[in-house]
Amino acid sequence: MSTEHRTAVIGAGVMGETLLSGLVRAGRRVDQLLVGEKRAERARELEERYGVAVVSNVDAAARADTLALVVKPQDMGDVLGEIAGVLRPGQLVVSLAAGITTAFIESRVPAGVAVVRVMPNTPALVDEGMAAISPGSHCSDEHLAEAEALLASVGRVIRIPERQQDAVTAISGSGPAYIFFVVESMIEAGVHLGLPRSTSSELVIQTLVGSAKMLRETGTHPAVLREQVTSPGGTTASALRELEIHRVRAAFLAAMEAARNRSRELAEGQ
Ligand SMILES: NC(=O)C1=CN([C@@H]2O[C@H](COP(=O)(O)OP(=O)(O)OC[C@H]3O[C@@H](n4cnc5c(N)ncnc54)[C@H](O)[C@@H]3O)[C@@H](O)[C@H]2O)C=CC1
Ligand SMILES: O=C(O)[C@@H]1CCC=N1
Repeated sequence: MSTEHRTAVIGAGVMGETLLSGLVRAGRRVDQLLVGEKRAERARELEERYGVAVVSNVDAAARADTLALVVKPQDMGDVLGEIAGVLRPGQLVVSLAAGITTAFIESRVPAGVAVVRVMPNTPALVDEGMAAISPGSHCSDEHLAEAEALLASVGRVIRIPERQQDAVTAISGSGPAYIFFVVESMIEAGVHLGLPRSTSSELVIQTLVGSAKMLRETGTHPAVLREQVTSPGGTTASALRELEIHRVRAAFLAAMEAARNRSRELAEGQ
């Protein structure tokens, strides 16, 4: 990528700022970055925090080589309608929105504009993101590699067929929320058992980090790691029996099916 390559982030909410901050951490010069953000107060905040230029969406689209669209799925049609007139062949549009298909974007931008669909997640804020990318129908290998590099600056990236994007959204896109929910529940349980909140919080967070590291570094199946903790007739077996009685496994399946279905609905609402 040339040193004069310019990237614009349109929609600088939670995910947009996550990407922007990652690009800055990865060493992108702020004069190579542009932001399009509708809320004036938010725009000022980002200008102050990163020293980045916040411009109109049309300006961002006209001046950037790569555009990351990070608005809500419901706002994507409006944004594309606004910028389509200034987009030109050879530019890359990367959409991070749940449910929005590359076909939808391609039908609203000039021919020759490359489109890539991405499902990122918020751990990108600490460079531990998980992103899955899928090329649109007119996307060259170079453009796909460029989108991959954009997301690789904030974590891991895999390439997947677009038909898997709704499932990916349900697993890794929304995934951090499920993990935080489990963490929250365990901390509360510790408090119920009489532990100070700060102690409970430290115990749970380090247990999460340690368990995640074991999964990654040993490559051992989670069921095997779980069995290693579960002494016959012991405490863990008693706890796991309760999780089974309360159908936690079935609840996870139902939850992720609901997320996958919602992603499909967002696509249908385009
Ligand atoms: N938050 C998350 O964990 C993830 C979000 N995403 C996707 O990222 C996208 C954004 O989500 P969030 O950041 O959570 O939402 P958000 O509401 O925090 O951010 C959206 C931003 O877009 C701005 N915006 C709306 N219309 C605009 C327009 N016409 N021009 C310029 N800016 C405009 C809003 O002012 C807001 O700052 C969604 O499509 C979502 O599916 C994907 C994966 C994870
Ligand atoms: O909740 C949502 O719709 C977005 C997409 C994945 C995570 N957050």
